[in-house]
Amino acid sequence: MIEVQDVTKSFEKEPVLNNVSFTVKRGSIYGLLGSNGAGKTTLLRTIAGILKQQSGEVNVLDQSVFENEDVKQKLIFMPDSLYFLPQYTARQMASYYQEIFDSWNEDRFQKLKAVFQLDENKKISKFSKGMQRQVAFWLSLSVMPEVLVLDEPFDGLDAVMRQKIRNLLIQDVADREMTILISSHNLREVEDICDHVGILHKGEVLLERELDDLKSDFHKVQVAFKEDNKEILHEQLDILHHTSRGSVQLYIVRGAESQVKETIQALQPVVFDLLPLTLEEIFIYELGGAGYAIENILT
Ligand SMILES: Nc1ncnc2c1ncn2[C@@H]1O[C@H](COP(=O)(O)OP(=O)(O)OP(=O)(O)O)[C@@H](O)[C@H]1O
Repeated sequence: MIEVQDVTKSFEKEPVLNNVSFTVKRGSIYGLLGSNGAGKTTLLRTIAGILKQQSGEVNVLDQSVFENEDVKQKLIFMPDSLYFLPQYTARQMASYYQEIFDSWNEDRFQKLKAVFQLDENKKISKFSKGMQRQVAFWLSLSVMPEVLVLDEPFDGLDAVMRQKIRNLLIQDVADREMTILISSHNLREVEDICDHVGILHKGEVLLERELDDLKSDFHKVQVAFKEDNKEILHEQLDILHHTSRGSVQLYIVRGAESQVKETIQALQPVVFDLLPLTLEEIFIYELGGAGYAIENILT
């Protein structure tokens, strides 16, 4: 489990993380979202014990993580820019990991060979970007970590491999309660795999929720009335966004589904559809509400 409490981090007096607090429970998959430069990588590197926060606490598996060898035995951090020892093959990297990590599982490494189907004796630097990402997963999962921290893990992977890796991660969470923290701009992947999400914006946690709970709180409403009810709707609903398409109005609304339905039905609409939002849409409207221009968001 990961506990971040009131963490503040600056680079040369420039604040990057500002009183960040959140918890990832054991056996949970947490998606950390955020705009470019929000501080996600800095937060992940702090959680991995690579950077030290100026104030606040970062505990992993109930211990302070910075310079803590015991925790680092059980935690794997996969950065967005991968690093392998120069000239090493996957087999040589595996032997290196075996030396470092007490929990290295050679049997797992052999079994995962069938999933990745990479030549373990080829120099990793000769592999493509996506294949290098596969090697990183191959090695990381063979360590059998208790905590896996992943920065843009799906970068460069094709759809089939993304699916295979997603299944492997879910299997480890189900079988042995591995805890995963993922930072990604790929919101569809996050939506498919995570049970909790947090949005980081300008070094602060804007929102943190269970994914199902979050999704049940946002709706896309298409509605038309005989009379103009726009003012009443704006008074009675928490409207995040509104556009008109002729006589049909499209609203993005926050609130309990039953309450939204009740409010609209009381006004006797002639057209009324209520649809869920994708995580990508929630992210856009939440950040839009925080003053972040919608067109800047998707990368
Ligand atoms: N080593 C460093 N020295 C100085 N400033 C840094 C350093 N690392 C990050 N920063 C700054 O901290 C801020 C947050 O960067 P970070 O990489 O954590 O953001 P991010 O949310 O991961 O962004 P992206 O989505 O673009 O990858 C940026 O303004 C960046 O310039």
